Amino acid sequence: MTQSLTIRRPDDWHLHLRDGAMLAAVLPETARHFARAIVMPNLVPPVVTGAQAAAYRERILAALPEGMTFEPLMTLYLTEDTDPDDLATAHASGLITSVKLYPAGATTNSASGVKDFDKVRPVLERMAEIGCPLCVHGEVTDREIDIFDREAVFIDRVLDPIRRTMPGLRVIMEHITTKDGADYVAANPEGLGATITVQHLMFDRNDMLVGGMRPHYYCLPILKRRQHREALVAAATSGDARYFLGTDSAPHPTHAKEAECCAAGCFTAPIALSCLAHVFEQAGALDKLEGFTSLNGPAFFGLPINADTITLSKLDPLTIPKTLPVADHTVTVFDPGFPLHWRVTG
Ligand SMILES: NC(=O)N[C@@H](CC(=O)O)C(=O)O
Ligand SMILES: [Zn+2]
Ligand SMILES: [Zn+2]
Repeated sequence: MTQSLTIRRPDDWHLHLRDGAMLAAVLPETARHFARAIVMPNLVPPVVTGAQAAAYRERILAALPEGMTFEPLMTLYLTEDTDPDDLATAHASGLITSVKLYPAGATTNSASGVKDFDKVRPVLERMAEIGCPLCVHGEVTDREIDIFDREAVFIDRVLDPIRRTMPGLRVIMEHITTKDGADYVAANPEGLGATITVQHLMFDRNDMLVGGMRPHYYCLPILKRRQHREALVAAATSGDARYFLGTDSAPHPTHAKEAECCAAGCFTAPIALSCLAHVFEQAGALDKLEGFTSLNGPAFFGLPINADTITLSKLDPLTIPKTLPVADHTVTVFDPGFPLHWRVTG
């Protein structure tokens, strides 16, 4: 039985670092294990311009503790007013790696997102031209569409039409949560990739809702039924290079999660790799972990793989701190509810 595994250092292709005291608290949890991360721009106010992305990047690097290295890969938050020239300049200089599409109202801090997809068509055309990939939160927001169907409907009504008319646009379907999402990637080999989170590989909606409601498992897109989780595990462990890790680690203050109206997001960064090793071992696919965490993402984005490695070891149950202090409050760490034996040891 494998007790130790050495893999290229992983990257996180979908991460929320927030700002201020929260940024300072959560950044080391990612930088400890990951070399790079695509940093989501859904701050308040959002990171819309190249100048805002440059300033945010500086704040992230300033928050990095002495002795740690980490490369934030910046994204711009796409709005109906995004200036294509500003975007192209930020991309050409290497300041931004991608642009993020939030349908307005789909998720945390998405109010400035896109309402009318036709309005962003010129920007998307420019992105296709300059080779800037689009990261997508793929859910429709129409009230009549059930929350459990919003991803599948988005693929049919929004994503597929965009991709048909703009075949040159490279798209990352962020945090896919359904078999429909995994199948759409599998059926469309050109210019399409998908990230998958830790929680969607581990849990389904029953884990969140049966026997009481667990707010720390509530995220968007919401956990789906078991068959969808199984399809995601099959995709992640298949060795297909179009699926890669995006933890979507999304910290919220504990009081905002344990609230009358719970904020969406799971803070998984501290234990993401322990959870993933568990999932891949359960699937009999530990040999595919490195591709998912460390090779497939760089290949999609055309970036070099990391030169150094990490070692995961299977040891006594890991002790996970329940919370992380943040100024005058805390963030609750994602807890799978059973012992994890894998940990990063080197
Ligand atoms: N995933 C989440 O549930 N929440 C994210 C937003 C997002 O990625 O949709 C957040 O910013 O909190
Ligand atoms: Zn999202
Ligand atoms: Zn996210």
